[in-house]
Amino acid sequence: MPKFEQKMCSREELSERVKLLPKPVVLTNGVFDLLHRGHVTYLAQARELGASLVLAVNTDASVKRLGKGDDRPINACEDRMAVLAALAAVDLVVPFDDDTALQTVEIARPDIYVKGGDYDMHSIPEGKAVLAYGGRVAAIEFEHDRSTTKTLLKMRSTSS
Ligand SMILES: Nc1ncnc2c1ncn2[C@@H]1O[C@H](COP(=O)(O)OP(=O)(O)OP(=O)(O)O)[C@@H](O)[C@H]1O
Ligand SMILES: O=P(O)(O)O[C@@H]1O[C@H]([C@H](O)CO)[C@@H](O)[C@H](O)[C@@H]1O
Repeated sequence: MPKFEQKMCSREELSERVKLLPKPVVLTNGVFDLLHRGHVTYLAQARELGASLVLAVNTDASVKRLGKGDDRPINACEDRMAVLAALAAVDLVVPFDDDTALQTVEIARPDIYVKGGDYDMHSIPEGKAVLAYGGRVAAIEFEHDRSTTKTLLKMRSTSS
């Protein structure tokens, strides 16, 4: 097993694994289906807000419920997690099967909770929970106009 795969953990291991990370711990979550420059810039910036970065990744079933499309995710959860674990910015990757990352946040209790600038940190459940226990939230502005959906549209228009 390559060393980076040691950064992948189960939900059951999460609380103990987070305790081993340098603080302040930053946590973010998402689908990260076809990894692009926007994602990696965002993850590097999230990591710089603290001393370690935990990444919670939607399971395939929870991606289906988000309604991104019948064929999504393109990449299975284990594969998305492994690609993300290989990034230097990422310290720990955990899957979550819920509609939001609220329960994951409650288990990990990060010092800082981060999402992209497309979210209102004060209205999403994860943001509200972290603020309620005295943690911090941050939204990172998009630096590159990229998305998995746009990449798929481009691939489909060139193949038809
Ligand atoms: N271009 C970008 N710049 C900065 N952050 C981004 C960018 N795209 C996505 N993010 C952030 O990365 C996280 C994961 O995003 P997600 O996987 O939904 O990206 P996406 O490529 O826009 O996906 P999709 O097109 O499937 O909706 C989210 O927190 C989101 O805010
Ligand atoms: O990759 P996405 O679509 O940005 O990730 C979603 O983020 C949602 C957000 O945290 C608001 O609750 C979350 O609920 C959803 O499960 C995806 O992780």
